[in-house]
Amino acid sequence: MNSTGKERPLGGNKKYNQDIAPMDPLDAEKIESIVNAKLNKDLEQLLMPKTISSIVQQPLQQQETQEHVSTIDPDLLPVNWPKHVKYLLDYEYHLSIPVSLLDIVQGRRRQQKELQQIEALGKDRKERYEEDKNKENESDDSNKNKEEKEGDDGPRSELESDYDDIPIGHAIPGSLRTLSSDPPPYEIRFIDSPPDHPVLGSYGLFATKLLRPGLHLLDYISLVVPDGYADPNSDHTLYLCNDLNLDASVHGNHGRFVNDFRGIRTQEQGPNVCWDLHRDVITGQVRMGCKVLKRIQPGEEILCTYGKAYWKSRGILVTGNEWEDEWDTDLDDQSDDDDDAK
Ligand SMILES: C[S@@+](CC[C@H](N)C(=O)[O-])C[C@H]1O[C@@H](n2cnc3c(N)ncnc32)[C@H](O)[C@@H]1O
Repeated sequence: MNSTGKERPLGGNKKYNQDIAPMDPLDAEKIESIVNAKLNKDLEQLLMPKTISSIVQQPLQQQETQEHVSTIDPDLLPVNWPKHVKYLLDYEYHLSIPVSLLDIVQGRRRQQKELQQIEALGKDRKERYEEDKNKENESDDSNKNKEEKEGDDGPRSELESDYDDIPIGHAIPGSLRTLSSDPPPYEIRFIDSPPDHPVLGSYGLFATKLLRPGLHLLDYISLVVPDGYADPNSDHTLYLCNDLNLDASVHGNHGRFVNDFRGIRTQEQGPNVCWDLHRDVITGQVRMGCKVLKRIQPGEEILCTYGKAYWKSRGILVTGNEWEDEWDTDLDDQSDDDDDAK
């Protein structure tokens, strides 16, 4: 629930936000007003009065975007991204829009295809998934040249008619840390075990190094979507503030792969990370950050709580309190210097 009494999907951990000051200690009200002033102004100027295709046609933005795209070294991008998900770039909001559009259209089609494939897998999910993947890789090689010329979905003119279906939104800048030459201390994995894992046959985010309590791990990068434009079927919507949501269903970063802890850790253990607004110390921008609550060992899954409302809206009643104080009791843990070597 939020202050307006409406149920929210997956949201920042309110209880946690109350107890722990954001990185740059501004009170919640001030953060909200800053976010609103900035985002609503941008939404008004950039999105609301315009159609998506008119934004695409703005030559300056396209040109600026192209420049930025070319500064990204493709080798620095995560190699194990599922095909249907695209990364967002770490630039001013409006610059990401034209880049996003083509990706959204293509990403959606890929996503639909992949979801159909996963659904068709039935019982022997894993085996058949891998078989299909191998076939896909083989045909990928032979189609590569063709795709490079046309994109996955044919010439661009064919895509234009799809623009009306694209949710209106814009990109919230993320963190260049995910694009730095140091590999991030986490990776996306396809979950194929244990057999009773509730998210089997889907993806999750896993630690590759020891993660200490209190660490700011990553930011949730996505489209910023006002209430009326949020996709009700999205499984990747996180409440930002007031009427704004972060929707990473098609366009997002590693943050969209963080699963809920239920069925994986006990209620007593709770989540090992939480979502919290913070102000980026370098850029000064307000972001939704993922913070480590409990020590996470390499190979362990990174898990948050989606909140009861998220599951209730899907017809699932979950027991236990919305937030347990014990969940962040490791926060002062700075010990074990030996672990630094890992
Ligand atoms: C934000 S996504 C998480 C990433 C997702 N596994 C993927 O591969 O895109 C949220 C969706 O993941 C699934 N999920 C996450 N945690 C779950 C859990 N503990 N039990 C069952 N399903 C879960 C649900 O389908 C949920 O709607």
